[in-house]
Amino acid sequence: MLYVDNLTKTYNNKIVAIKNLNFSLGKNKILGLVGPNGSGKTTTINLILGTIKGNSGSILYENYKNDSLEFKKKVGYIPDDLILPESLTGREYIKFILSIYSIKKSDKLDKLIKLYNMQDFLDILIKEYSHGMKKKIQIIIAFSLESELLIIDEPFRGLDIESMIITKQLFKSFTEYGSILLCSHDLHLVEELSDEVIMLYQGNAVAKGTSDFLKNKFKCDDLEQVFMNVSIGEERKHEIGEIISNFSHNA
Ligand SMILES: Nc1ncnc2c1ncn2[C@@H]1O[C@H](COP(=O)(O)OP(=O)(O)OP(=O)(O)O)[C@@H](O)[C@H]1O
Repeated sequence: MLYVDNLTKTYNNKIVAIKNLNFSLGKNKILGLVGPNGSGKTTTINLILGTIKGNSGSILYENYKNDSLEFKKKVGYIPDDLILPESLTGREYIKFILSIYSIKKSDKLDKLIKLYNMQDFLDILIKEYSHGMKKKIQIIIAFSLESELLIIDEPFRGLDIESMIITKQLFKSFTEYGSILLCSHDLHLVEELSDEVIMLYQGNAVAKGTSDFLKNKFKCDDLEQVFMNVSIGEERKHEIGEIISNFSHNA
């Protein structure tokens, strides 16, 4: 179980990126973390991973603090930006990461390579990979490790349709023993995959609960409408409506 308690982060420029954030994520669950640009999602992920320090609050996985080795073994991360060592082949990079975690041979790895049809691309340099291939390598590595919780930022960006379908199935299968914090702007996928959702707006958790609870609460048909309700003011909604309804090629 991941516990995030009363987390606050103010950057040096005085921007309060996260205010008193509380949530927990239990085993076998997927929690969706969504919000507009600049709402604090990346800051939350970095705080959980311990790559930045908060002003207050605590983060625990089971009883482990996020600066402990146990935490780092149990909590994995797939970032959105794909900064990989371009001068290595896919195989060399996989081997390097697994060696950091002292994993010599992994049956899961072989299965994942086949699943994503990457066997023919492992011996070419990463600089020759497409965006989707880099994403697949990141996913293959993350699911090969012994992580119990995976924090995944925009997992589907750049993936082709087959890989998206596979990845959704993989997430569901992973939750038989682990849990996922899923950060995405794609609210349809978040609604489809998540057991619960947190919506951030200007660093505050403005909506929290299951998709059904949120749709009922805000009397909406889907999460996109809930998002429009909680993260966009009436004035902005009106402005968008005006621009769209009066939009023409001559405008
Ligand atoms: N290193 C930093 N120094 C100062 N301010 C920062 C820094 N990183 C983020 N911020 C600010 O903190 C706020 C939250 O940013 P954050 O990157 O967490 O948002 P986000 O929800 O991940 O956005 P996006 O959807 O665009 O990735 C924003 O106002 C941003 O400008």
